[in-house]
Order: sequence, then structure tokens, then C-alpha cells
Amino acid sequence: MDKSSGDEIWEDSFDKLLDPRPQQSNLNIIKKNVRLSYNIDTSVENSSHSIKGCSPKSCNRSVSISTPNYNHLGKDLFNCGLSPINRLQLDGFEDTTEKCNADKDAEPNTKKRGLIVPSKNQIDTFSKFSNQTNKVACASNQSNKIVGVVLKPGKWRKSLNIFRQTQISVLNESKKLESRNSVCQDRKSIFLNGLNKQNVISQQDFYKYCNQGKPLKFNAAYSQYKMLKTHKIGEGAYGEVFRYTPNRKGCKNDLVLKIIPIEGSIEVNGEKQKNFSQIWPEIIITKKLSSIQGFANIEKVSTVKGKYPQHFVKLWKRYDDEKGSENDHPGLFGENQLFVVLELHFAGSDMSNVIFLNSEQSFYALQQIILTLAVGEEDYQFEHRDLHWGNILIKSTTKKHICFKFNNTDLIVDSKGVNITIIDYTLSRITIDECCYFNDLSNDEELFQASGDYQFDIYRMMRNELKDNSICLAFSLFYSALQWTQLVNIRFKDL
Ligand SMILES: Nc1ncnc2c1ncn2[C@@H]1O[C@H](COP(=O)(O)OP(=O)(O)OP(=O)(O)O)[C@@H](O)[C@H]1O
Repeated sequence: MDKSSGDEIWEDSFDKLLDPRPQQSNLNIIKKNVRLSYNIDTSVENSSHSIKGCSPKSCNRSVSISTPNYNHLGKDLFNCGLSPINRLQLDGFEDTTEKCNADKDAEPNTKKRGLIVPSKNQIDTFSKFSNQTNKVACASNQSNKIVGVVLKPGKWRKSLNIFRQTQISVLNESKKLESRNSVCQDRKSIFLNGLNKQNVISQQDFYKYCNQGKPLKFNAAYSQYKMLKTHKIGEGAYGEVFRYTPNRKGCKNDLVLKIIPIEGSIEVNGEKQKNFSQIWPEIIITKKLSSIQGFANIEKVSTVKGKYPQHFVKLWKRYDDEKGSENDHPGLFGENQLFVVLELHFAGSDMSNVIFLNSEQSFYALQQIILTLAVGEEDYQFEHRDLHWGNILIKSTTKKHICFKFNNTDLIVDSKGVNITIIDYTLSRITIDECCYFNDLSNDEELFQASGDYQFDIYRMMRNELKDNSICLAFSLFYSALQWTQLVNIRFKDL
């Protein structure tokens, strides 16, 4: 580390572990190019840190279908090409890689390892196809034939939807209009394994699960008088997220509402609305994981019906004015629209918006993530499958330690002032009472053609490694781990 550059003020005891890494100084270029992450030679020292109380028992893999293993795949995954420890193998699309590299204005680092990262020029050019500048761009070769999708890192689903819309308008322009259905397929079908007999849930059973006989009136159930300091804090392809302080005594936590339209015939945010059966796994997973440290804490699930309440519409507009929304205006919903509302504890800001105080703090946050996943996997064979940094929330805490229970053993990690929560189980896989819930992502061709961030190379690599075995498609964890090596070195220096 170059002391003369003033970097020494960032050093703490943990920083010593990161030295010497001369190439990391070069990475500071990324600070100037916000959002593009290149994962240049993160070359990853394999530091071994133990956690108090952890003596992993050898688990019986023969009963687990959660983690692909020797028996399933005929090879040892720890020696696979994906391991950041062993080697990085970034393969993109052969034909486009060359073109990207040939671009004179390509960022110097994009040539490394064949990573498909568009240059700024390319992004600008591609953006013209989208009416939402910089939210998404479609990658095309010089003859304008679409060969892949350039997506923003993090939440990819909305980018993909916008791409699909864009693609339609491009096809329209060239008089090659295909029916919308051929581009926008129902990608959210739930594929349950043979063990699960109950892959359809009736409306009545769903209400019962919510402790309701029928849907509540949206306006009455979430009237503005019950909610203080309400504001919209986020959005996803499936819904809007509002934060508020409940107007009732004894309620210490701020809550968030994740409001998801269901069962309607109109498309919302470029997606078909889910039905009760399709949203069922997310509800079950959220409820099951709620009691585990590190997963979102759920207070209640309810089903409501009616027009979007005016006070939410106003907050939606404010968010749109201030930050710009990628979602459709909620005024589009009619009287008969149904919504599922998840009430969750507020869990902080997502990692892409967090700046760590120092590398030690980020290291301990990473430990929390690892332990959360370990407990989820051990207890429910849980795989997140979409673990990008937008799905990791970070909140400050005054607790000195965070406690996990792994296989009846208490594991205690220093908090270093932060508490992490993993959210968004839309694509997750879980096994509860021998029923396995998961989405078949292997049919999601567009996702596996995406580029724009190392995140999407990881998706391809995971699919290749797992030989298209959709049950085992557990991508993203590696991505987060690699991304973390950047955060440790860069993000906290941005202060
Ligand atoms: N418990 C929570 N506490 C604080 N913020 C939250 C919480 N849950 C969700 N959010 C915010 O709302 C955003 C959207 O939530 P979420 O990812 O669950 O939606 P989604 O519709 O499933 O997204 P996707 O488009 O990835 O499928 C998150 O990125 C986060 O900023």
C-alpha cells in the first residue's frame, strides 16, 4: 500500500492481511467508474479464519440434495473451475468478446480474461434502444443482431424485462415483430420435485394461511393512520417496498411492506402476475427462515384487494421523482386486483449502498453472510440462488456479537457494529418436510446470455459446472464472495 497516498488512514489490523496486493491499487480506477465491476485479478489469498465454537461435523451428503457432490456430478466441486481460490475461468460469448475487445474505447481492464464488459461508448450506443437511459442496454454486434443482454449488476430481473421490451421495439422497427408471448414467457413456474404432492394451493387455503377468510380491503388494512413516517424504500420486479413505523404501542421495529400484485391478467413491470401457487414458495421460505439469524424477519402475511391506496400512490410518485422508478405506476390496478403483502422487519440498506468503516467490519459482515447460509443449508438445504449484493441488507447494531445456531452448536461472531440480512427468496430453493421448492432456471436462456457484470459470467459458469442440472443450480454465492474482495479493498475507501 502506498503510504504517501494517504492510504494509511484506512489501515486497521485486518488490512495487514490484504498486503501486499500491488494490483489492488490499480483497482482504485473502479471508484471512478461507479457500478462496473471487473473483478480484475482478485487473485484471492486463501486466508483461514476460524469462528468461535465451530467444529463442522462431517455431514451426511448422501441424504442432501442441496449441494452438488461427487456422487451427483462425478467430480469434486472444490476443484472445479469456478473456485476463486484455484483459478478464474471467465468465458463469455466467443464472438462478442472479440468485438468488445476490439473496441478502441474499451476500458483497459475489460480485455482481461475475456470478460464481456461493454465500454462506455457501447453502453451509450445500446442505451438508445431503451427509453430508460442507462437502466438497461442491449448488446448487439455491428449488424444490430442481438446476441446477448447487458444487465446492471445486482437486480437483474427488471433489467431483463426492460431488455425484452426493448427487444420487441427493435424487432418492431425492423418489421420482424414476433408475438409478445414468444419473448415474454412465463418464467416463474414453480417446478417441484417428485416428493411434493402439493404444487397447487387453492385460494381458500392461502387465505387460511394468512388467518383470513377472504381478502381484506387494501385501503382499510393499510390505512395511513396505522402507519407513521411511511416512505417507499425499494422496488423489485414483483412489487413495491415501503417502510413505516407502526402506529401502535410496544412496536419497537420499523416494518416494511412488500406489496406484490397477484392473480391479475395485466402484466406488471414486464412480468405476468404470479398466481397463489407461484407465490406460495416465497411465503413458505420467508416464514421458515424468519427465525434464523441473518434471514428476513417476517411479522405477517396478508392478502388484500382493491385499488392501490392513494397515500401509497403519492409515496410511489415521490420516489419516482426523487430516484426514478423502473416499475409501472400503481394507478394501473383496478378494484378487483389482489395483492399479497409481506410485513417484514426493516433490515437496513442494501450492500450496494453501504460504505464500510474499514475492512475488518466488512470481513465480519461476510462471516455473518456465510454463517447465515450455512445454517439455512444445514436446516433446510436452502440455496439462495440470487445472492447479489442488492439482496444483502446491512443495518447498524449496538450488539457486540451476533449469535448463530449451527447444528445445535452456538457460533458467535463479532458484529463490528453491523447486522446483515439476506432477502429476496423469489428464486430460492428449500426443502421442508421432504418437499422441495424451486424454480427451474435452466430454461431461462436470456439470463444465461446476459453480460455487463461478472455476476452474469458466474451464472453461465455455474450452469456449465452443474451440467444444466437445474436442481443443483446454486449460482451466485461465488459471485458475492468475489465481489466482496473488491468491497474489502475499495468500497470503504470511498468515504
Ligand atoms: N426487510 C427489508 N428491509 C429493508 N429493505 C428491504 C427489505 N425487504 C426489501 N427491501 C428493499 O426492497 C427492495 C426490493 O425487495 P425484494 O428484493 O425483496 O423485491 P423483489 O421484487 O423480489 O426483487 P427482484 O426484482 O430481485 O425479484 C430491496 O432491494 C431492498 O432495498
